[in-house]
Amino acid sequence: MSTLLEVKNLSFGFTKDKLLLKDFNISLKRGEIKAIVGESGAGKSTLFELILGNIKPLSGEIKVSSYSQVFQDPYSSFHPSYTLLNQIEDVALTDELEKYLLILNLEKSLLLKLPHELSGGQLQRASILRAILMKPDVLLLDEPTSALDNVIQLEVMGMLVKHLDSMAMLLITHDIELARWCADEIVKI
Ligand SMILES: Nc1ncnc2c1ncn2[C@@H]1O[C@H](COP(=O)(O)OP(=O)(O)OP(=O)(O)O)[C@@H](O)[C@H]1O
Repeated sequence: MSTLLEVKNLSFGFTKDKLLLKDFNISLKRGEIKAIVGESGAGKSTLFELILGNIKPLSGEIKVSSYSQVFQDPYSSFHPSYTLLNQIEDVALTDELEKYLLILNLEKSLLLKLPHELSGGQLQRASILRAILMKPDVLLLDEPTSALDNVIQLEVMGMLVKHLDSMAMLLITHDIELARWCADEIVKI
């Protein structure tokens, strides 16, 4: 099985006297899902920033194939002045788009709206839609279902688990039950 994400001996801190990550290791193979859990402020989102290359590690190595990400705040994923369709059509094939709209329980007409015209939960699902249509090797999910109620949350994660065995997923969540339910391994930071 090919390794799509490899993080080796990663250390990082915003200040030298307090390391958030110390010799941290994680790897993901195709089809694997790992959940990152930990207290607020432990460094979960910082790990994603490091993987994305937005900040540089103090030491260690990060290798990642193509990726797309779903943020905690879906409003930050979309440009406020363009319709959702404008922002996803370049990555979408029609029949695939229809399939995922159905699975994510999103009305097609919503795509003609501006981001602020959708509810937080609808926009969160639209942001998952856009991320998976990019067909990344690695999907980075930072609390991707926090704006959804429990039932829809499980439905959405279930859909991801069932349909996305061609990619690997790294999921940040506060919800230990959700992590146990969908992840192959739970990694505490
Ligand atoms: N740009 C920054 N400069 C300095 N400190 C930062 C910066 N970004 C985050 N931090 C600090 O680093 C720590 C880890 O933040 P991070 O957002 O990674 O935590 P988290 O585990 O994702 O938390 P939460 O579960 O609340 O989202 C926090 O103490 C935070 O205040």
